[in-house]
Amino acid sequence: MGKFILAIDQGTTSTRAILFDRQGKIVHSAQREFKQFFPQPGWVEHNPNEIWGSVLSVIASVLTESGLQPQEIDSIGITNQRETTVVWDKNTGQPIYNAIVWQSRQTQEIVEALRKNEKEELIRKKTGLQLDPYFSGSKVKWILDHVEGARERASKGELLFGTIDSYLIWKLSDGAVHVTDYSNASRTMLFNIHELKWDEELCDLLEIPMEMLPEVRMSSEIYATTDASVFFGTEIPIAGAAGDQQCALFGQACFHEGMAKNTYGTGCFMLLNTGDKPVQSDNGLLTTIAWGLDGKVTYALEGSVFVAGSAIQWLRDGMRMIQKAEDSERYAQKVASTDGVYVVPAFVGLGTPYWDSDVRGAVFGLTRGTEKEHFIRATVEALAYQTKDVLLTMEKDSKMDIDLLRVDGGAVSNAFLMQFQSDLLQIEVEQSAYLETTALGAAYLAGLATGFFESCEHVESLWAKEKTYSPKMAIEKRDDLYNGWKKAVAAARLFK
Ligand SMILES: Nc1ncnc2c1ncn2[C@@H]1O[C@H](COP(=O)(O)OP(=O)(O)O)[C@@H](O)[C@H]1O
Ligand SMILES: O=P(O)(O)OC[C@H](O)CO
Repeated sequence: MGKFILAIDQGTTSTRAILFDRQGKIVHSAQREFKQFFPQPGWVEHNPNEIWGSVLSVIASVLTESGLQPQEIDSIGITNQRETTVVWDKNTGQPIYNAIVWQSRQTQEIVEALRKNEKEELIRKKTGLQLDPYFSGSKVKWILDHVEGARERASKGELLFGTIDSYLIWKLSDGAVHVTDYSNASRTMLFNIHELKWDEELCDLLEIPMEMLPEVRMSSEIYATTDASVFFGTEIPIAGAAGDQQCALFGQACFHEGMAKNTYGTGCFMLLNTGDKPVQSDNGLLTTIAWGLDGKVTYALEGSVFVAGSAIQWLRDGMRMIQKAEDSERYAQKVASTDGVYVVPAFVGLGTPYWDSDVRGAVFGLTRGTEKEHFIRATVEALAYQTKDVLLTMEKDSKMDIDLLRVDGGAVSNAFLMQFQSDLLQIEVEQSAYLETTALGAAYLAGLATGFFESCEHVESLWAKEKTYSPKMAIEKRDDLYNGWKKAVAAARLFK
């Protein structure tokens, strides 16, 4: 058995390869960014060949820089940007179109047609998802509609569809297996999360031949071994796969019903483990599959905030108010409050609980006394307000009290934000000692399949906390601040 697990974290803007040891500690890592294509306003695409190239390149970097031999790797775990859709030729391996990224709105028309035909409720019931261009189903249809002859080739079994996990496993195994895991399947809008199978009615509705869909497997099992000609001369088990937000839930060891994590990256994604029961939301949360493990599926409720860390990037690149994301903390702390300023960063609409794709960003409460510091502080605070919107919805729909939130992602290094978050939620916010919880989750899933990690209890014992933030703010003040936010969101939604 090798001494390390290699996790591949294929994200929206970059690909990372991280080697973990038996304690879950990072031994070595490499990262590579790739190109974003914006062919038209609101469209976002990636080149799948470039993604594959970035995967090979980061693997080569970790191996050469760490001086390790491929034989020292026990297994590979994959985690991925979710929903992003690739369709490729089964024989040549060539994608027939760019990957359509989760953020892309190019399938809005397809979605609107489904809404007009009153399919929203059917889709929500079967898949647990909101009818939105975010998910893969409409993206597959778009590719089949727009690439000449594609639908016919797909019906003949010549084309394959996959989310990025599926595509990478296919490439790493040199086309030996066409699989995905339950968590990724649950983001396609084609998968019945109750019956745990691809849904014929939904595939018919979107005119997607079922021949092109991958086989759905557990998130932790050996799918295939790497092909020696592709993978540095060695056959290594590919033993785990799950979507990145589900992997973060796993990496945070949120194994029990009622445990929740929030990841503060480009967006914010909060997931609550709901155990073996899918909880239907009436308020805009997604019901999703957290993972499939040991023959069983665990469900989660998910709340999505589309703009979080990217609002801080906007302060840096668009507003040019800060030079580095970290500066936002220093500026925010220079003032005692925002002086009544609210920034609603609805740059691409609002996700949970509003699902309003037409609303746009807005700023309220400006006075002659407003300074840059107030503006920056209000933008940072917006991450916490949006998270509170999500958490309240979760508590309502799950009928559970969330009294602890585990957090990860780039923006958790902002201590002001984390303290404000704890104040606003009036619960403890626990920062994990592990920075790369997403990749760690993928490593755990792979290692559990091969015996590298013994059990979930073993994994749980490895979880360590860096810091706990406890609420300090008076309840009345918190309520006043949050009421102001609700008014700001309501006002922003009037301006369309
Ligand atoms: N100190 C900070 N304060 C606020 N936001 C930050 C800070 N450091 C990083 N960020 C934000 O975190 C995001 C990067 O986090 P990361 O987890 O790497 O995101 P992703 O995986 O979505 O690319 C960026 O959007 C950045 O603006
Ligand atoms: O690649 P990230 O970290 O921005 O995550 C994207 C999510 O998986 C989208 O659902």
